[in-house]
Amino acid sequence: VFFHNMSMYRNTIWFLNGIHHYTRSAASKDFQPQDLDVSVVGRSFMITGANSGIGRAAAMAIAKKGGTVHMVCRNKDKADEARLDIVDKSGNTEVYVHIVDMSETSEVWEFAEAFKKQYPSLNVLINNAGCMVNKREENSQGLEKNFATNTLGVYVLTQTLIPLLQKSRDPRVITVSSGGMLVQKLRDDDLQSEKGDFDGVMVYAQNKRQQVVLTQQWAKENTVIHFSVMHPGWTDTAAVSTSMPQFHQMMGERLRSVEQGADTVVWLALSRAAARTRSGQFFQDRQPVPAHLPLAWTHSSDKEIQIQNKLFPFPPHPVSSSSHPVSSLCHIGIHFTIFWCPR
Ligand SMILES: NC(=O)c1ccc[n+]([C@@H]2O[C@H](COP(=O)([O-])OP(=O)(O)OC[C@H]3O[C@@H](n4cnc5c(N)ncnc54)[C@H](O)[C@@H]3O)[C@@H](O)[C@H]2O)c1
Repeated sequence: VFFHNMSMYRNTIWFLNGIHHYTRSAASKDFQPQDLDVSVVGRSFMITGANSGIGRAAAMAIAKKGGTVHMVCRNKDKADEARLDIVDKSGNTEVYVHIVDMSETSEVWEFAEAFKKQYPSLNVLINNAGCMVNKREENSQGLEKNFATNTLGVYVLTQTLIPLLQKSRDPRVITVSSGGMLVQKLRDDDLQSEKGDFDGVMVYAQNKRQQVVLTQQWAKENTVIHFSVMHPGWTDTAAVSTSMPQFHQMMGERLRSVEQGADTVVWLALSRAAARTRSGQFFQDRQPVPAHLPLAWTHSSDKEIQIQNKLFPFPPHPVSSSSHPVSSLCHIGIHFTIFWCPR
């Protein structure tokens, strides 16, 4: 009864909070316009899921400020179309497409390793690609799709690129999480969602909580890179209309535009003010905000976070580039071996 009531409490308070803070009318209130008055010519930005929604709006805004943009996308046609549009509207030709399926763990790792060899620096990584798959599906390595994309993909890409980011100037990592994570306490006992009924909304929210904890851990371990994680607000994108059609219809005009949704991503990526904030925080509308709802019992004890450390060891053991990627990945950690190796 306690857990049922707590879940109702979390969901209700979260929705009321959302109506107040996550809608179109709540966006862009007291921003300092000069914060984005910067030129980032010569700085490079990698954005996953950059061909649509929030990622595309962020890529456009960054290209307009002169940055080199690496779009990491799954679908070549959609990526090429978005690239042409960005080049056309920004007048910036330093926009590159990389085709990667972020749900395929070994593909992500291979891409990141190759990128590291090809490019001398990367200033900002924006982990934006995400999904809410409502039926349980697995990637080719037998890993649940939401977890593989939202948590493991983000983990593997970031962790592999950390050495490159570290040697670049003013390096930053921004992860697009979701306010939906506020209803979830970190869990690590069922990362593959094999127990009980499968609820895509809750699995997604759990993955988004995992991103917040990962960011906090990264910030503790690495003081050279500035890490942040954020909520874009409720934004009118393909992800929302396909994965949450009823919510999309109910919210209608109250949903934010993609530019509003991308605003905090762009601010975190470009502004000097963002770099001055403490690393590891959760942002909403250019402000660090609590990563927990009041009285919602979603805090984890240090002991529980240590369990997370075992799942995501920092830093990972060195991997040999000569061996097969999947078996190399298996060396990364004890628990990873269980979840990661093909079954
Ligand atoms: N729209 C909202 O209200 C909202 C709210 C909270 C969080 N978010 C988060 O914002 C991020 C962007 O989503 P959006 O709302 O712009 O939706 P979107 O559907 O427009 O964009 C999602 C992007 O991620 C890409 N992507 C998904 N799975 C991928 C994979 N396996 N490999 C490569 N790319 C993949 C998609 O192709 C797409 O480009 C997501 O992480 C989402 O969870 C959105």
